[in-house]
Amino acid sequence: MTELKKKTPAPAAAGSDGSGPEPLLKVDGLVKHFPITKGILKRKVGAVQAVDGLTFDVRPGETLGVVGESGCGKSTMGRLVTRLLEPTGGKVEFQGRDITHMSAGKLRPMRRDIQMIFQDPYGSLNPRHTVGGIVGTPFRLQGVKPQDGVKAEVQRLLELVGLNPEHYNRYPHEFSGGQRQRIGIARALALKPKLVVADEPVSALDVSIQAQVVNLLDDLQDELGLTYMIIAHDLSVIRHVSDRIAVMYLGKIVELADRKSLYEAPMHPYTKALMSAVPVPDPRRRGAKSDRILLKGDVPSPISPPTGCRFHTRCWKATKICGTTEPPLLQLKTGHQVACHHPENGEDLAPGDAPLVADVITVKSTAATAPAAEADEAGTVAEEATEPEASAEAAAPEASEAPATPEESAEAAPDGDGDGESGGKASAATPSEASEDSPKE
Ligand SMILES: Nc1ncnc2c1ncn2[C@@H]1O[C@H](COP(=O)(O)OP(=O)(O)OP(=O)(O)O)[C@@H](O)[C@H]1O
Repeated sequence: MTELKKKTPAPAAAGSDGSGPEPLLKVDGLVKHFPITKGILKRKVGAVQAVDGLTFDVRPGETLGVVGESGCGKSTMGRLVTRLLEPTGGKVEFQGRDITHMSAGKLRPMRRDIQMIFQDPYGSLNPRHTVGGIVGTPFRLQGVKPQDGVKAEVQRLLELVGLNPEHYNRYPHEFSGGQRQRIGIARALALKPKLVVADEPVSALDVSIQAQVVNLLDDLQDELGLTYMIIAHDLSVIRHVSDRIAVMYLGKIVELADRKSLYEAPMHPYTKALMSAVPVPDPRRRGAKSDRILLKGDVPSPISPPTGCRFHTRCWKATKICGTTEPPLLQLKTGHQVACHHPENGEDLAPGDAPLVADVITVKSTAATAPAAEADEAGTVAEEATEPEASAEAAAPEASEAPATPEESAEAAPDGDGDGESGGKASAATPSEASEDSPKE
């Protein structure tokens, strides 16, 4: 199996206290509510609060990882910042320009600079187009004429992502999943974008191929000076690729910190619970006791999220204030923001408050002897969190803004390449042990 290489820290990310260079992307109070309608008059009866007030920025050259359970709004956030979706509220600025409600016409030239890589390497490539046609489409759509012609440039791109340039005339079905993802990456890089948003770029791939694609993304970042926003539910992938990490829960960022600080001393109880479920296949730690936090119950529905802190219904530290007052995302340490009244590894912000009866969690001390079994348990925790999608579907939310078919999504795709990016979901991959073997420091 290919090993993950060590990531070189992004120079821009060094000043994670906010003192770094001007952000490439600035997001302020971003909101996306999908309306739920009823009857032929499409009367609005509620809303899926998929993303609810996100504030963060992405600095040039860095990788911001976004992690959270299924249904917490990661993909919606990715589609909002690439303007595949129109925000309900808040502001998105790219290179200092407000693109929040920019028209399709005005967005067109900016599409070159912001590209998206989708999760599903099968559904995101049009099976009727050759690889040359797929990777070359952005040039045609944007009217860009490379110096040596489109074909030579496409072949250069194929080589750049580790594919044989002679396979220019082949069709997607003639490639493996990993190779197709490389085709998607080549297409995203065709116009030399500044920001690449990758939504679960490796989770549909075999574990043995994941490391190759992650390494490729790393190499391309170094070579081309790319800025990444990488969305994943797999903490070990996120740990490997990210300079800073945003942890999401039910449409909110609950913690935002640089990688080292987040992994060494997570401050939000939810982050701690997520991390405790990641297997650590380190023989030296066999037999050592580790606290396994098993979150019980489901993630509440984003249609009617809990009041106060959205995590309080599953939090073992919850007190009265957590049920009534939403904790703001505050910088409690240098470069480390957290939204919690009772943070871990930090000073309690509401000491002495009466505890809520939280019969929702077990904190078990377990001997870390069987990494494989641990991986299973980690999977259980993740599975428990798949409900909000189900409940949202049951309520028949209006999905009018989301691309429903590959063709529609191609229309809306930031690269506008007409290849039918569906952004389809594949089943969740288990945490990759490969990534844990050599976490990047
Ligand atoms: N077009 C849509 N219409 C209505 N609800 C939607 C739409 N897209 C997403 N949602 C809902 O918004 C919530 C967030 O979904 P989103 O796909 O952003 O989550 P996610 O964290 O990316 O999940 P996953 O990891 O499973 O992809 C979910 O409850 C989902 O059902």
